[in-house]
Amino acid sequence: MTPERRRAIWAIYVWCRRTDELVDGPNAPHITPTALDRWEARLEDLFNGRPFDMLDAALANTVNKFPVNIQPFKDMIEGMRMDLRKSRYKNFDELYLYCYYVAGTVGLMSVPVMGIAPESLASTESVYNAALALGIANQLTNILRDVGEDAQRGRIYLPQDELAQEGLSDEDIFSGKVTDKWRNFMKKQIKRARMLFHEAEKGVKELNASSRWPVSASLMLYKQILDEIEANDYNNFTKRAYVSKAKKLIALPVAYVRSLVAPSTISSSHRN
Ligand SMILES: CC(C)=CCC/C(C)=C/CC/C(C)=C/CC/C(C)=C/COP(=O)(O)OP(=O)(O)O
Repeated sequence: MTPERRRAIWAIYVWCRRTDELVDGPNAPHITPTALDRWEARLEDLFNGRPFDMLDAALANTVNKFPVNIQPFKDMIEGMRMDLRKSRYKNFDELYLYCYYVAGTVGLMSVPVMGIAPESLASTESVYNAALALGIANQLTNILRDVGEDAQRGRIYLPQDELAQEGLSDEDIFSGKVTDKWRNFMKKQIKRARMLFHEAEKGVKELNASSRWPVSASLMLYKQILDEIEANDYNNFTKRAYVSKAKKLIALPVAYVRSLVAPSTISSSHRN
């Protein structure tokens, strides 16, 4: 990315990381809804040009330079509130909403910084939809990778109705045995995550040329975690699926070549 865009993405990353740390970090046991309200007031202040500290100032600078909207930031804080009060998700609709709050929002925050290619004919809405799909796909992958870890904290970020359809219960997750029922369940979850990655892929070529490589690379790397879960024979209870350094290195030039694909324009569609 251009240095200016890189710094802006960094500022967004830092704000998201700090938001996540409120509920996941060392101070998490002391975090109350009131603390999140204060964090939201700080967010509004920085959007109004009154940052509280240096890191807020970095984001204040970003929102001055790029047409970033405050809504996805507020929605991410809402996701943290949801995480405080909820540890089960009835169905995929409920899980989707959670994934939008904590990850889909990141896609929406990033598009105004990454930029849409001036020659792109895609609608703005379709590019935002692809960005949203990437955030959701990443979060679902993260959830599927961390089932065992989350269960240790008493949390199950999986659709309860889909677990029941496979004849699985919370107890099965806590006992952590890889059975055929579990493999079947996981296959369906992986398929859904892959569909969302596919949705996202369609949007990458519509981004500004300099933003395509990093997005394409991170998409490929995160998607490969799903392959690793399969390679672990769906044992995401005691094995952490990860992409090896060698595979990561191979993904970079592949993503680079993919990032050279230009958006479909009137002239290119006439070429055929
Ligand atoms: C595709 C188009 C058009 C644009 C790109 C839009 C972007 C950048 C989308 C990416 C969104 C993104 C990076 C979401 C974050 C999701 C996620 C799972 C973060 C991981 O959070 P943690 O749970 O803290 O992860 P670790 O546990 O690995 O630290």
